[in-house]
Amino acid sequence: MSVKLGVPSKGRLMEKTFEWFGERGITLSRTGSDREYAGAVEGIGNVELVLLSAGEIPRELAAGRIHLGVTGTDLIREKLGQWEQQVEELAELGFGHADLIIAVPACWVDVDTLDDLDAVAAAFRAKHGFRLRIATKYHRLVREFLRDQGVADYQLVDSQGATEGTVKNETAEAVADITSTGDTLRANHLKILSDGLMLKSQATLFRSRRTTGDESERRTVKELCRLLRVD
Ligand SMILES: Nc1ncnc2c1ncn2[C@@H]1O[C@H](COP(=O)(O)OP(=O)(O)OP(=O)(O)O)[C@@H](O)[C@H]1O
Ligand SMILES: O=P(O)(O)OC[C@H]1O[C@H](OP(=O)(O)OP(=O)(O)O)[C@H](O)[C@@H]1O
Repeated sequence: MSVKLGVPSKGRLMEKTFEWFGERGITLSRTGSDREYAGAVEGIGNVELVLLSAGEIPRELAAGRIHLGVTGTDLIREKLGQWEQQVEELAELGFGHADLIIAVPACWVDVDTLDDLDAVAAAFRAKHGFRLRIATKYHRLVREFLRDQGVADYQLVDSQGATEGTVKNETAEAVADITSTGDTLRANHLKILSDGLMLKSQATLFRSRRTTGDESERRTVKELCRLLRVD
């Protein structure tokens, strides 16, 4: 059986991942038409490229359906409970940097910290009869962070994209999302709480801990790690 390497199937993460492997003598490429999710690996035998959504790579690693995978640390921590037991972090790749943060409307001049948010949340509930809404796709990470910080009077509303727009659309009062340049937050009149940084993420190479027990696969993974200088 060949070793399966999962890589994001599109956009900046895919391109930068291809570059990172290329610099280490392993050429990854997409084959077939623009729309066909097929790929090739040169520079080592017996390794198959699997092009996947970045958000699905954590699950595929955990299930052992791919041996190695590149995705953001944010997605691993969000999608996998006790992630360290399921995957091993082999190397941070130095791109795909993004911060997971909590932001509120810039016009909330008296709200700068999580304590302020907690106070506003209690007042919000008393006034409106329902809890202040935080829009996010990072449910696990936001819950854990706010629990540790002692903020309880809120509810999460699911937002799988265009999350910063939910405040203007009046489906949430605050957002928890990733930011890199900050442009999207500014454009949507949102500000980050001064202690609202939850996680610093970047693209990372992971190895599945769910091994198949196949000796030749283990040798190939070891050889690939040696070539990539991550062993
Ligand atoms: N603006 C950004 N700058 C840098 N990294 C980002 C940015 N947006 C997302 N990322 C990172 O890229 C990774 C993939 O993000 P996301 O899940 O949004 O992917 P996507 O391109 O929408 O893929 P898909 O829809 O196929 O799951 C995440 O780890 C995230 O931290
Ligand atoms: O700080 P910035 O550089 O402005 O980047 C942040 C934006 O990038 C991501 O969105 P993406 O482009 O992946 O689209 P999405 O809203 O569909 O997730 C993220 O969800 C923010 O909206």
